[in-house]
Amino acid sequence: MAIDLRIEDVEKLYPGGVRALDKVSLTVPEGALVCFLGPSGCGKTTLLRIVAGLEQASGGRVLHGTRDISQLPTHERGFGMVFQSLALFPHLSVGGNIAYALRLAGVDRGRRDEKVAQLLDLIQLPGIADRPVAKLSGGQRQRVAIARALAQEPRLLLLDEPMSALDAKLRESLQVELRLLQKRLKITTILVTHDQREAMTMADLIVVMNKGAIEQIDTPSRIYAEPASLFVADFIGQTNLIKAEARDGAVIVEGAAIPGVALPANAGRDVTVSIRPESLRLHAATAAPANAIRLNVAFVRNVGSQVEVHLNGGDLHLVGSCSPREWPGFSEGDAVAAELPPAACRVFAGHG
Ligand SMILES: Nc1ncnc2c1ncn2[C@@H]1O[C@H](COP(=O)(O)OP(=O)(O)OP(=O)(O)O)[C@@H](O)[C@H]1O
Repeated sequence: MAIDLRIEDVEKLYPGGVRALDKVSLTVPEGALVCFLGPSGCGKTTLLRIVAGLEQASGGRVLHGTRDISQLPTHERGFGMVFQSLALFPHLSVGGNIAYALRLAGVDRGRRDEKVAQLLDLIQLPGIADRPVAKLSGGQRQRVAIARALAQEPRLLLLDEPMSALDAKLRESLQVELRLLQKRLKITTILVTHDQREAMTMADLIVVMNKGAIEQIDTPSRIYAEPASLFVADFIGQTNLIKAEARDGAVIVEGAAIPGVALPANAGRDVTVSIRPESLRLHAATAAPANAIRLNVAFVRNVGSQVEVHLNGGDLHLVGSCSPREWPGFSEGDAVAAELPPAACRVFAGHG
């Protein structure tokens, strides 16, 4: 039977009445990488600390396989952790840091050097066992921290913003490396991040959190294409949010009727349409289809790999994007029509 991690109705009330988690439930399937993603203060670190046993939940339970581990001390859980606050020992060498974890894991002294070398190979930093930790770059230090966590052959790897201190380029390459390593080792992993790009790059499943509750649990592609709430649509990637009206099964946006759009069950008259920039289709105003909004081109930004166009019309501001090859070549000030393909529109109740 698979040894999944199950979080059931977990609550956390901090002294002073802060409700950091409100009956949160989710499953981390064995071998998967699951990201807790959300804005600052949404409760993701608290949830990770409860899984690690560093924080006691106020209610609910955590199961590993069939075992209730809610009351189990941290060191008996057998989980590896890479937290920003759990830095490497600065007075030890790289090898010393990893060997320390091997000693805790009960590996014989005679086998530790060989194991250190294997772990350094794994993180693609061979031959640096004798180097002082102080002489490593930020990225190397994070990889060594990961090797140290893996030294204990953890049943679950818990990563709290492990790459947040690194510059953008290094962070991106380490994300890919870490994901490939995790897949190769099939090690069940939870990663906490507020960086949606990082979550999209690395996760099998993303748990989007907001104000102590889960908004959506899904694969990265479904979270992007089928956001379950206005919050998710806005938080993940770039989107246009357009105030609209639902009337007779159609959605009316700025006087243009968009038929055939799926309406949510709870939709009243006021709705909000979410459409991604790349889904807008631009036409010359003279060739506007019925389901299009008339706007003017305010600004065109060509960044080489992509053209981004900003469109204004009254109170409405929309952003469109396409590849340079598909760009129709409008200029600032041109009157255009932005077509909203029904299948690309997500509609949510209310005006947000
Ligand atoms: N020890 C504590 N005592 C009281 N309140 C706390 C404590 N730790 C966290 N909180 C509060 O609980 C809520 C959730 O905090 P948490 O650190 O889990 O959020 P987060 O999503 O990880 O945020 P960040 O991305 O900023 O780390 C916040 O409102 C925070 O202020």
